[in-house]
Amino acid sequence: MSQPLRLGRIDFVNILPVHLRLAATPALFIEARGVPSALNRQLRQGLLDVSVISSVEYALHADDYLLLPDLGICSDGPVGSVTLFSRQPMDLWAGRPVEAPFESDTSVALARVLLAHLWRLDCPLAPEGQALDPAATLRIGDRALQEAASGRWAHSWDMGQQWRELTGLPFVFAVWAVRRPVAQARPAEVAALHGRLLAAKAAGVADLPACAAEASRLLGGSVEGYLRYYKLLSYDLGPRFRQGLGRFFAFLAAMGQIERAPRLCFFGADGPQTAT
Ligand SMILES: C=C(O[C@@H]1C=C(C(=O)O)C=C[C@H]1O)C(=O)O
Repeated sequence: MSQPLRLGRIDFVNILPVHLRLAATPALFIEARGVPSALNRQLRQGLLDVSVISSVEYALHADDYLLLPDLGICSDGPVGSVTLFSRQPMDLWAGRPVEAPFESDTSVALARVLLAHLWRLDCPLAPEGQALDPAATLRIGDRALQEAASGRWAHSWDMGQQWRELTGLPFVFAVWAVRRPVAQARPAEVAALHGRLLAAKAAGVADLPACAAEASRLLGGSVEGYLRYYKLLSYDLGPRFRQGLGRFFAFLAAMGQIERAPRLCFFGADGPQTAT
């Protein structure tokens, strides 16, 4: 018997529609929780076998990964939990740093795209806590939801909405990936885990009130607020979302943030087939 697959899970409430109904199956997989930047590193280093990762992590290391079909964390317009906050309007920002959150890789890359191509500002991104007099602070996940609820920021920009203003397309913040050697060595188990994730997602998305109730229990805030939040998110990776992802990768390549825009290679289509 081989070891169970090690599955990464984002430690934010954004993941509940996929994970709330994922029954623990210790013989097949064990779950490890972390913030996206930590999961990215752990999958890259082989400490995880399958994980939700920042979409930019796939762009940086596509040769090491296969995407799991029909899974992603996406929005077509406002996302609700990836937000740039400031006390000042953008015309006072020139040359000043923007603080990047430690949990993120994709949203930091997206901020660079929007600064350069939508807002046309020369603000460098600085790691959290290291920016002197930051013009703005980027937050993702639970901390973005909490900052938005705090009411302490005079100005805020929803990054999903801003991306759609630039491109007219939806944005893919996160994808699920399997390490290629694991897909090669254990295709039946990966296919079984993929099936579990899809079934759990279908059940979770069909019961968003239960997800919203759990989010409210975990973070405080009204169930109705979380219900509105979950309706902004999509967990599928359909054609328009893949188009948005391709456009994002093209921007990153043009800006020199990645060497070239990778092809989207999927488990089952571009790699090991389900063993039957
Ligand atoms: C929608 C979100 O997208 C996230 C943003 C990520 C990133 O910036 O790297 C990674 C995974 C997602 O959790 C969120 O954090 O709420």
